[in-house]
Amino acid sequence: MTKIRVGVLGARGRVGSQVVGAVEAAADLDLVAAVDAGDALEELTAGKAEVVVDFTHPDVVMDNLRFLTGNGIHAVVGTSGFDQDRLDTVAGWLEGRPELGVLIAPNFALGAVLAMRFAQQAARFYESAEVVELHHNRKADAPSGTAAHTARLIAQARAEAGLGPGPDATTSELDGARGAEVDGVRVHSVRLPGLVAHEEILFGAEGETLTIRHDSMDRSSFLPGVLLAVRSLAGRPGLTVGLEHLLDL
Ligand SMILES: NC(=O)C1=CN([C@@H]2O[C@H](COP(=O)(O)OP(=O)(O)OC[C@H]3O[C@@H](n4cnc5c(N)ncnc54)[C@H](OP(=O)(O)O)[C@@H]3O)[C@@H](O)[C@H]2O)C=CC1
Ligand SMILES: O=C(O)C1=N[C@H](C(=O)O)C[C@H](O)C1
Repeated sequence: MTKIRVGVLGARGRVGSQVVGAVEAAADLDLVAAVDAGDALEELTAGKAEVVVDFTHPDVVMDNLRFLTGNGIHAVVGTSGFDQDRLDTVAGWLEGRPELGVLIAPNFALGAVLAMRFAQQAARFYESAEVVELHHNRKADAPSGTAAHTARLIAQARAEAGLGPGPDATTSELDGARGAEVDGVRVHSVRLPGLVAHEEILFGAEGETLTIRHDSMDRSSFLPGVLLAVRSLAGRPGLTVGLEHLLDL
């Protein structure tokens, strides 16, 4: 059996270290480089990595992707911090590289992907929607990439349904009390030790609410999605945003 040669960026991190273990345990994958802060990216080319998994930091992920696409290496990206500008930049780096694939997923946990899809479906039926994300207190960014992506999906579905802003009589508020706005959808971030990664999407209409909640209780929840992406990417050129495209949802 020819094994896929895999590199990991952020290899000593909370998620990256688990990805290293999962790749080592997979019979069809060969871990050829485990790179963390201070290590040279050239370890990936020296190890002839075909696919690299990136769980690093929003401040460094674009440099990593420039290096990977420039060296013809497929990338599976879990790192947060992607807005449309960044996605457009990555798409630009892939131009003229028809063989190369990059998958960027706001969340690799199956339930999180389903929650986003359900939220997208529910959005047009409710006057109001807000997102609450809850994470461990070591998380670098707020709101989470998943919450920002969820809010954008909700905003898009609301716009397509011709819905304006939800009713809200607030005229006086402490700064931040109503959360941040992503494409007009309120997003609230909670940070507590003991949490891993959690999201609630709340919808309201006259006389009822709907709450969609997902909980990652352990970072092992991300691994099946990451491995699926690693195995799929060679046959999937171009930029793919979201694991749902590999799940036939
Ligand atoms: N899409 C998804 O499903 C998920 C996404 N994430 C995202 O993944 C990212 C990482 O999360 P997490 O593992 O918790 O974070 P950690 O801080 O635990 O891990 C990141 C690791 O990357 C290292 N690092 C920093 N800069 C570089 C660099 N230039 N090259 C290589 N390694 C580097 C860090 O080193 P040092 O600490 O020394 O700086 C650290 O070891 C975050 O953006 C997070 O939001 C997390 C979980 C799931
Ligand atoms: O930092 C984390 O932990 C997570 N980050 C991702 C995000 O920002 O959405 C995915 C998941 O929520 C865990």
